[in-house]
Amino acid sequence: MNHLDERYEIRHFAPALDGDGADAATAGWLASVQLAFHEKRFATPARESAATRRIIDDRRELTGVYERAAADRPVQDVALGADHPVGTFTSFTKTLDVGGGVLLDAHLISDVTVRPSHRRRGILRAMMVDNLGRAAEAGLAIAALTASEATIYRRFGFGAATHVRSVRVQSDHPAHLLSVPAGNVELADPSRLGESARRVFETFHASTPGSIDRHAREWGRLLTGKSDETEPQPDARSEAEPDPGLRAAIHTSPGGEVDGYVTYVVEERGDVSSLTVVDLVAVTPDAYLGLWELLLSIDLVTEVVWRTAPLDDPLHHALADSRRRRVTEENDLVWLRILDPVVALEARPYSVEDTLTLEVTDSLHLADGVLRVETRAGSATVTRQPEGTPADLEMDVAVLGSLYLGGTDPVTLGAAGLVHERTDRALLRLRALFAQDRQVYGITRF
Ligand SMILES: CC(=O)SCCNC(=O)CCNC(=O)[C@H](O)C(C)(C)COP(=O)(O)OP(=O)(O)OC[C@H]1O[C@@H](n2cnc3c(N)ncnc32)[C@H](O)[C@@H]1OP(=O)(O)O
Repeated sequence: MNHLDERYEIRHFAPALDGDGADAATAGWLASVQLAFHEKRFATPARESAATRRIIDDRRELTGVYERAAADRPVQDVALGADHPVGTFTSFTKTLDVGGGVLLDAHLISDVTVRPSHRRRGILRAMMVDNLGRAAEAGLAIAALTASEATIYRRFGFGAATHVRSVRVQSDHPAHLLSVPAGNVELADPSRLGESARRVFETFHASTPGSIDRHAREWGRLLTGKSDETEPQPDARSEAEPDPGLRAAIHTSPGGEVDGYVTYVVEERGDVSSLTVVDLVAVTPDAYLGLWELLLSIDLVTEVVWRTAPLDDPLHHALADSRRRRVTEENDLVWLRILDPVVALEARPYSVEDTLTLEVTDSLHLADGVLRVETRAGSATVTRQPEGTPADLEMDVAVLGSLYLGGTDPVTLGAAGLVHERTDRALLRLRALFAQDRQVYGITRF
């Protein structure tokens, strides 16, 4: 079922403020999201208006599904009000680095929820089909999301495209690095980090395939170490200040440029004193290793924990004792959904010249067809072929989403039975064609 029955109404609107807090539609929408994600209600109207301002800054479109009043379903006094949607969904545009410094507009989807009492009636499906269709009509070539569960979004054409690791590095005695990073590291005041942090991230974003630009809510969380659920502060000034436990350090290049920073908190858990990295962004290998060298030299800390490490982590090789660093989890981060394969494939760079024909199937019929991808001098010309044209490779659009950035190996997906090779060596040729100069990686959650 792609459409809602007459019992429900779907509404799209922009978030707005009203007096001290959000307007009624936005407040009801935010309350429904909090309910589904088991988050606390806003402690004060100031919190609600700050959260609203952030989603206004991101120019998000809010979607709500509302249950219509009906004579056979009398509304109880104690029930949630008519302003509280039973389904929520938001979308907004931010850039995705598709390689070679090319930043492509991506349609980001977030805050997807359906009230527990209304689940498994097709409300998510109706919101998703409506939203992806409108994004494609608006000319966006790629949609993206970060998923709460890995089993939900493949059916809508999303494939996991970037991955991160959670790492735990033992630091109860000084760690030795095998190389000496150039530059300088110093402790910094987190309340004054904002401008440098944004500049460093901007450079990281433009040089890291797979990176998605940060949004206002993410910056708020990372620069203050606070979420909307943190205990309210006594006045507006302390409300805007970073969490008192947040610490920061910066790395400067030998030329004096800030090229990396880290923010962190230290917490005691029984016998363990754990340093948790809140944000770590480095644009050079020296900055990355220099910041790690500092983190591992802080006294009275037994372990350093970070949940957004790259898959291929230079720290592992740089540590004299590489077994101090343990990978505790590996997770998908960004899922991509190709809406326009011609625009998407022509946007990214290629370092190999070849011609391959791909047949893509798509149950939502947004991106299906046979595509001839011809790469010359670093870029591709993609042309649609008549139906029935023999293809070198066949795949579902979700698989194309996983492969698109070059962060997932087509040979591995072939072995998993997800890409079908119709001509000899086509998987190896696709691997070479989609490979990027730099590791595919991203650190933005949304
Ligand atoms: C991008 C993000 O925001 S990620 C956050 C996702 N939200 C959450 O995790 C919050 C808690 N969960 C929820 O709010 C809801 O259960 C949702 C949004 C995940 C699903 O909403 P529903 O309205 O129940 O989904 P709907 O009935 O439209 O189902 C659509 C399809 O997804 C499948 N599906 C729904 N939920 C799940 C799930 N948790 N795991 C696997 N499959 C699922 C359904 O079986 C259905 O499959 P089909 O259409 O191929 O037959």
